[in-house]
Amino acid sequence: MTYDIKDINLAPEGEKKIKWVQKHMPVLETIKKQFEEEQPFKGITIGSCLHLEPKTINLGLTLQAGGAEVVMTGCNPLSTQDDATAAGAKLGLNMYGWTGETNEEYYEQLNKVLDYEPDIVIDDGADLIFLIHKERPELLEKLRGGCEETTTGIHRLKAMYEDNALKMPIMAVNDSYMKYLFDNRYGTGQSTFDSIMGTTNSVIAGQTVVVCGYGWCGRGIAMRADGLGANVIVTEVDPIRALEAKMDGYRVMTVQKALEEADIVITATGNRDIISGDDFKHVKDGCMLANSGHFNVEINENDLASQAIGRNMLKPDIEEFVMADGRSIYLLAGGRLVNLAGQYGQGHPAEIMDLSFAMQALSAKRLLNEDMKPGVYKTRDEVDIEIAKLKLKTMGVEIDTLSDEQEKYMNSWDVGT
Ligand SMILES: NC(=O)c1ccc[n+]([C@@H]2O[C@H](COP(=O)([O-])OP(=O)(O)OC[C@H]3O[C@@H](n4cnc5c(N)ncnc54)[C@H](O)[C@@H]3O)[C@@H](O)[C@H]2O)c1
Ligand SMILES: O=c1[nH]cnc2c1ncn2[C@@H]1O[C@H](CO)[C@@H](O)[C@H]1O
Ligand SMILES: N[C@@H](CCS)C(=O)O
Repeated sequence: MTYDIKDINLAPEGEKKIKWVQKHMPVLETIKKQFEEEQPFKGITIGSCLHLEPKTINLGLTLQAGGAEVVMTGCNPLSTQDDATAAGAKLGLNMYGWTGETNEEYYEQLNKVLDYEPDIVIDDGADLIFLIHKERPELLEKLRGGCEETTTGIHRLKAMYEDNALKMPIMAVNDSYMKYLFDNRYGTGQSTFDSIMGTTNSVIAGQTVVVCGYGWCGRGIAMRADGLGANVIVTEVDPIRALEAKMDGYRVMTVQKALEEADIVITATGNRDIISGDDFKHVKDGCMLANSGHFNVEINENDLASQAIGRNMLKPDIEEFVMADGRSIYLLAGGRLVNLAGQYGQGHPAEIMDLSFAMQALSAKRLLNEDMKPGVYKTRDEVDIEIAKLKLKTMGVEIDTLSDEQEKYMNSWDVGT
């Protein structure tokens, strides 16, 4: 095993954290046991580019249990937990990256993963898959395919496919029910506030929280803001989702109007420049801006900086931008995923990543079992159902089954009033 990480001596701390999350990832643990027996990845190298923290290391250990040689790096220069990578290396995973990488270092580490000539890649945001196509196309010959973790990655890969540029099969893990219904909604909803509250030590009750984007993440963030006692405003560009937000009980308005009232703004659109240019003129004194969506482009930091007369780091993840008219605007975690990139960004709860990573593990196995052409593939509903059943079992939840008569009734068309 090889590694290029911050400090291997941090391993004991990381190992404790891995043990803790393993207790809360029962579905992945079940799959790990199955993999130990079946050895589906014997002789196979799996390279990943995912947020590197204890739950992700546990995914790496699951693939390793299935016989894979695993090599991992982070998918965000700020989200790596250095004790977790140290523990991963101690436990036999090839591990690259550290928190606080420069952009150049980030891509160096991605390239080191590719030096292992993986058979399968697991990506979050499609940086690794894009790098293969752009700079290392010779690797495509050996590659059996890739799995993509997040909405933005799927958008990029579908765009590549439309342009005839995608040269490998991709499992759209994000688009499975077990992923987006739980990870994007409950995961992002909770971890966004875990991190904002830890970072700022601010109250949420009574604050006006503006959520930009009412997709799966936005719905979760709005729901949790509401539960914490905030006044929630949603901004959208999609009329159907805007209507849904309205009927869910939130105020809906344009972003500039919303900014006039906002105490906290959270972007989760997968799009760029959600807060940019003149928008900053509408931001109230003391407002905090955070992003839980796409890279670090949803809040345009350059536009904010160009309108500021000063900037001060108040705490590691709170930067104050002082505007000419005396207002202070606070950017959290540098506008990168607030739930992962900051000091308090631990990512989603283990119980949630249990579902996402169960889907990753089973999708990687499918890439080996089937000879798939280049394209972006939906995961199978049977796999979603299997994971849901396993999860319910571990939660001690029993559900009913259809009787033969009910099954027949549901599938008939000739029974009316
Ligand atoms: N932080 C995390 O842990 C985490 C978890 C899952 C997904 N993500 C990322 O979050 C982003 C959103 O994911 P999702 O699954 O909710 O996507 P989604 O497609 O379900 O929702 C995005 C929503 O944003 C809206 N939108 C687009 N442009 C907008 C604009 N200019 N103003 C207002 N709304 C706009 C869209 O209409 C859509 O309703 C993606 O980048 C995804 O990769 C982050
Ligand atoms: O704690 C975590 N560990 C690993 N991945 C995570 C965690 N929390 C969220 N995501 C993943 O990050 C993607 C966006 O980049 C999301 O799709 C989510 O699945
Ligand atoms: N890996 C990327 C994807 C976010 S959508 C990031 O961390 O910014």
